[in-house]
Amino acid sequence: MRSYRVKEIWKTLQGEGFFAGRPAVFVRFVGCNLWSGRDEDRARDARRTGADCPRWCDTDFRKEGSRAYTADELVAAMQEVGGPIQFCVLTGGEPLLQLDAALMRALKAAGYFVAIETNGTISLREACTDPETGQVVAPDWIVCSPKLPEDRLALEYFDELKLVVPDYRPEQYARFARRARPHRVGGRRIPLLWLQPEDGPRLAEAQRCAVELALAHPDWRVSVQTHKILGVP
Ligand SMILES: C[S@@+](CC[C@H](N)C(=O)[O-])C[C@H]1O[C@@H](n2cnc3c(N)ncnc32)[C@H](O)[C@@H]1O
Ligand SMILES: Nc1nc2[nH]cc(C(=O)O)c2c(=O)[nH]1
Ligand code: SF4
Ligand SMILES: [Mg+2]
Repeated sequence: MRSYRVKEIWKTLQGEGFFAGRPAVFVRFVGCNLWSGRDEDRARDARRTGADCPRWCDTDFRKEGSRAYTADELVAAMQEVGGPIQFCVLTGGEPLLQLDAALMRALKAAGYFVAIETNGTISLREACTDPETGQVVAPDWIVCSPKLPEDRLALEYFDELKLVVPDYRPEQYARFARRARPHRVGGRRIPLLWLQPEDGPRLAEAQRCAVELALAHPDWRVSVQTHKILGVP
């Protein structure tokens, strides 16, 4: 039976974007297609892949300390950790390297609203098509934080677009941004486009950049990593 390699399952608040502040069960999948996860490979993998994020990625998604779960075991572990919370966020690493229709079905059967954080390099249709029925069993909510130029992205659509500044900028993703699913408030379409300051030694500069860019591109908003302010994981 297929298993999924998971670094961590934890209960916290979604820290970023539209659902910031909402209690969630997070699942961090092992592995990423843009960085090995080792500090000594950061510069090499940035050159190799053409992505900037290996230089500043804030996450440990390496195999060490991880566990393999079947779909049913993973759902059971999430229920144990999250109790009544029915909002889950699948992240990584790059979760679309592992997510498939079988796991999506198990999560939906357990009643979860499934959100995913992805770098946009992998096709959702390819990852989540059920080989038996041909049906795509997709997450409910897709947050894309692209790390490669838009002509190298395979993600068919998303709900939120989150650019980490200063390396990634609205001008670079003007065409890709049209893949956003429409969301309306008070009858008006609200773009869910975010500028998230790069955490690390350049944070103050990145914050100034995010504010400046938002003021110059009023469809874009600033996403603060609120979990880091609140001191939750
Ligand atoms: C660790 S990534 C995992 C999901 C997926 N690989 C991706 O890049 O979207 C989760 C989120 O953290 C953001 N992120 C990673 N390192 C960051 C940093 N140093 N400062 C701000 N955001 C960061 C990513 O852009 C992404 O939105
Ligand atoms: N609280 C909290 N919210 C988050 N939103 C996206 C995260 C991620 O690493 O994907 C994240 C995270 O690591 N923690
Ligand atoms: S930000 Fe996402 S894509 Fe980039 S190295 Fe980290 S996990 Fe991988
Ligand atoms: Mg994080």
